Amino acid sequence: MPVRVGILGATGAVGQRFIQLLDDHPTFELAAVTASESSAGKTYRDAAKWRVNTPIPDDVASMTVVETDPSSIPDDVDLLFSSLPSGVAAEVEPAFLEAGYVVSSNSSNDRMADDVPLTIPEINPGHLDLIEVQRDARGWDGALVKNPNCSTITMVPTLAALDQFGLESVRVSTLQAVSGAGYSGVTSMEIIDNAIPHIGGEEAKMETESRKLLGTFDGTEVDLHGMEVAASCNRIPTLDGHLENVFAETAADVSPEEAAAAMREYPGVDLPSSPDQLIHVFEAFGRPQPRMDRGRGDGMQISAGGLQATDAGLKYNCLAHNTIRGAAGASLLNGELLVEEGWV
Ligand SMILES: NC(=O)C1=CN([C@@H]2O[C@H](COP(=O)(O)OP(=O)(O)OC[C@H]3O[C@@H](n4cnc5c(N)ncnc54)[C@H](OP(=O)(O)O)[C@@H]3O)[C@@H](O)[C@H]2O)C=CC1
Ligand SMILES: N[C@@H](CC(=O)OP(=O)(O)O)C(=O)O
Repeated sequence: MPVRVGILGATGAVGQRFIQLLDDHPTFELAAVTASESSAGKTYRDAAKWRVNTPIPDDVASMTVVETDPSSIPDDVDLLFSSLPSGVAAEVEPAFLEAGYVVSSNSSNDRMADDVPLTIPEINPGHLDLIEVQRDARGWDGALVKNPNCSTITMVPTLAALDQFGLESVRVSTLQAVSGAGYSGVTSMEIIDNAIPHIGGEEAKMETESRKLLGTFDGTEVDLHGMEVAASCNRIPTLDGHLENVFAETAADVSPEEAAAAMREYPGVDLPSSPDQLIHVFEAFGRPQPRMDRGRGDGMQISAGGLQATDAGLKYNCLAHNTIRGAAGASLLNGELLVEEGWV
C-alpha cells in the first residue's frame, strides 16, 4: 500500500522540488497540495509559477490547491512535507501535529528545540527517538521532524566522516546559490556581476545545527558536539549548488589521504532516495564545481575535493545541491526513514 502524503507550501521553490522528487516515487503517493489563501481553490497549474526543469506531472497539474489547514487535508493522508516560510510554519505546524500528522519539515523554526529531531538519515537516524520525548512534552499524537539548513547539510556529512579523528574546530566559508533565497529572495540587479557577503541568520544556523546533528543522544536529550564552529556565508550568482571551503582541526593527526578515505567510506543508507555513495571525493584539484557536480546522485550526493594539510589541520571543499539534498530531498529522505522506522 502506498503511503499518502501532502505538501504544505507546495507552490514555492522547495514545494516544486518536492513535486518533482515525488513523481513516480516507489512508496509515496501525493494526495494534497497546500499554499496560501491566494492560491487555494486554483488548480496547481494555475497557482504555481513552475520553474523546475521538468514538466509539472499531469496528475499534479490538475489537483486543486487547498488552504494550509488540517481540515483541508484528506483523512487518509499519513505524512506531510512542509516547505512553508519559517514564520508561517511556526504558526501552523502545531495545528497539524495536534491533529495527529507526522510532519517532515524543511522550515527553520524549531530546528534547535530540545525535543525536535534534527535529522540526516545517514548521520544521526537514532535522534528520531526524540519523537517520544516530544510527544510527552507537547501532548500531541503527531510528530515533528526537521532537516537542517542547506549549507549545514552540505558540510556535516564530511565532518561526520572526520569525527573519528576527534573534531575540535571547524571554520567554513560558503559560496551559496541564489535559489537558497527563494524565487524573490535576491533580485537580478543585486546579484549579477556581484557577490553578497552576508546571508541573514545563516552563519548562526551552521554554527549550531552542525553541533546538534553530530551530538550524542542519550534517549532523553541531545548533548551538542563539543567542536567549535565558525561560519562566513556568501551569496554568489550560481543558480543551484552551495560550494563551501572548510578548515578542520582534529585531535589526532590525519593526512589528506586518510581524510579522503574516511569520506569515501562513510556509510550510506538503503532508502529509496539515498545515493549509492554518500560522499564522492575528487582527487583532481578544481572540483567539485556547482554546475558540474550538483546533479551527482540525482542531487542527493555530497561532493568533496581539494583535500590538503595546513599548519593547523585540514582544508577542503564540499558541495551539495541546495534545493534537493539541502531542502526537499532532505525532507523526503527523512520521510522515508520515518516510514522505515515505523513512525508512519
Ligand atoms: N533546508 C534548507 O536549507 C532550505 C530551506 N528552505 C526553506 O523552505 C521554506 C520554503 O522556501 P521557498 O520554497 O524558497 O519559499 P517560497 O516563497 O518559494 O514558497 C513558500 C510557499 O509557502 C506558501 N505560503 C506562503 N505564505 C503562506 C501562508 N501565510 N499560509 C500558507 N501558505 C503560505 C506559498 O504559497 P503561495 O504560492 O500561495 O504564496 C508557497 O507555497 C522556507 O522556510 C525556506 O527557508 C529553502 C531552501 C533551502
Ligand atoms: N538560507 C539558505 C536557504 C534557507 O532557506 O535556509 P533555511 O532553511 O535555514 O531557512 C540560503 O540562503 O541558501
